[in-house]
Amino acid sequence: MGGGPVKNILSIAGSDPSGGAGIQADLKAIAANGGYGMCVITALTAQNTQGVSAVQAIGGEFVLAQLEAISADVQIDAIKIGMLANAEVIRAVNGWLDTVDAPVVLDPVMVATSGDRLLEDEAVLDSLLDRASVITPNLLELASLLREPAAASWPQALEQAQCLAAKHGSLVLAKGGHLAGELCPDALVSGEGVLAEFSNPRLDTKNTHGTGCTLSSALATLFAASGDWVCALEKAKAYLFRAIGAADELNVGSGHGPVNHFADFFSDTDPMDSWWQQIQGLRDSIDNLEFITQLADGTLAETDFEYYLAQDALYLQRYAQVLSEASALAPDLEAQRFWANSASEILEGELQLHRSYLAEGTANPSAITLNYVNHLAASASSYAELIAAILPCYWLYQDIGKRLASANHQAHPYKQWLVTYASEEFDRATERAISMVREAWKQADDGLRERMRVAFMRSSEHEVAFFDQARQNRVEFPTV
Ligand SMILES: Nc1ncnc2c1ncn2[C@@H]1O[C@H](COP(=O)(O)OP(=O)(O)OP(=O)(O)O)[C@@H](O)[C@H]1O
Ligand SMILES: Cc1ncc(COP(=O)(O)O)c(N)n1
Repeated sequence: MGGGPVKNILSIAGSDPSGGAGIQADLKAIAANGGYGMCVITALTAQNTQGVSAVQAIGGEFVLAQLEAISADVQIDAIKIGMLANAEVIRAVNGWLDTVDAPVVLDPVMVATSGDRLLEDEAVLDSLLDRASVITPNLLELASLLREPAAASWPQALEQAQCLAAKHGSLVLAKGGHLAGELCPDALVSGEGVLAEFSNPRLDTKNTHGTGCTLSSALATLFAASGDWVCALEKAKAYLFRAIGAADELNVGSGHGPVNHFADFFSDTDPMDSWWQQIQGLRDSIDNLEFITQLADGTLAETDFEYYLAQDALYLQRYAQVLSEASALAPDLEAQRFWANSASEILEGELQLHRSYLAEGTANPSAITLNYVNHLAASASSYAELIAAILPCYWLYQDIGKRLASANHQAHPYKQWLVTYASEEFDRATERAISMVREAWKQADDGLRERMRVAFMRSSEHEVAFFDQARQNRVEFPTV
């Protein structure tokens, strides 16, 4: 995984016999992220995907006996705390924490997704908050810890998180999963403000039992390996997204089923489908850009179209060079040939089309164009990362091309442009580019897979800005 020795991660939490939340989820999430999982059980619950029918807390003395058995013998690299059931258990955990030195991720579990209580008295958690490195409350738990009404918006949640972080000298992971909206934002917040924010699209599934447990365990594990909370959160959130994305592949119970903790190892989900889902929000933004809606209905000002085309011509020239670099780095002859052909087709085909609309050599690259090509260049440290960065330019154009083509007609002012990206030839090239990236992903280790995903996401973000640039401040540079 991270390359270093396997880290020992301790979960102090309740048991969920249905395996989706509590220590069962924690142990799976720890293992899936490369850690060695241990657990001290604080309570037994009788629960399934529909709800909790009974809770039996473990006595404080026995909780302490379990904790001491571990710390007397095993190096603990990080601790995740979940359900604590009552004040007696909290006292036992708190006293023991004074004897160990390890980062603590505290998930202040109070009420299950099903609405059932998992902590007798919320106030008793206060004594533990100062000891946490990161507290990971959902919106209701955040409000409850502050004795305030629940945040109704994301900015309000961030404000509350900052307040809690300042009060306890810890970090707070604010989680927006309970807000309405297409995105699920999470932010790592200190007493000074937001350190980092990561969002993903809200996945359409009812199988989200144990997401909080899973995220906090993955976070503790990835922090133990990297020593960096922001980096650990980015990876933990991406891991959880894949696990939720593959949750419907499992068939566990009829209520809120568990997430698929080992999706990375056993899932049928195509990683390319998952990437495509992750840029759903960006794809929607492109569709809604005025530049695109006007391009479709033919009302786009010629000056805007020409500005875009001139920038695209500059971009494509550099893009063709990047494709040639991919060809040079390719692991086999087929891939080498594909990327070299693609470079040549751009120089012969697409750039030709641009020249038919444009006066020769008039434009300077804009800041937006330069940012995008610099990102491509910066992704050239490996073949896999480079082709992941290359892919959105194919895939997004193929996708938009289809919708624009249906708006095309004989008298459309941009007829020829609309035809290009909806051709069968372009479809075939896009499919091959996707399958090349998929192949490279299969060969890659976890770290490289994550860098590929990030390179793909960044290029997709650059695509949105690129389409929008005729409408923005046109900052240009005289030389490339
Ligand atoms: N439908 C979804 N699609 C994508 N991500 C989701 C979805 N539901 C929850 N998440 C993510 O799961 C994590 C846990 O979020 P949530 O705010 O639900 O916390 P929680 O209430 O503590 O979890 P739990 O449901 O286990 O109690 C967050 O990162 C959130 O963004
Ligand atoms: C033992 C235990 N710990 C935590 C949760 C919270 O998880 P969720 O909110 O997803 O039900 C749970 N249901 N059971």
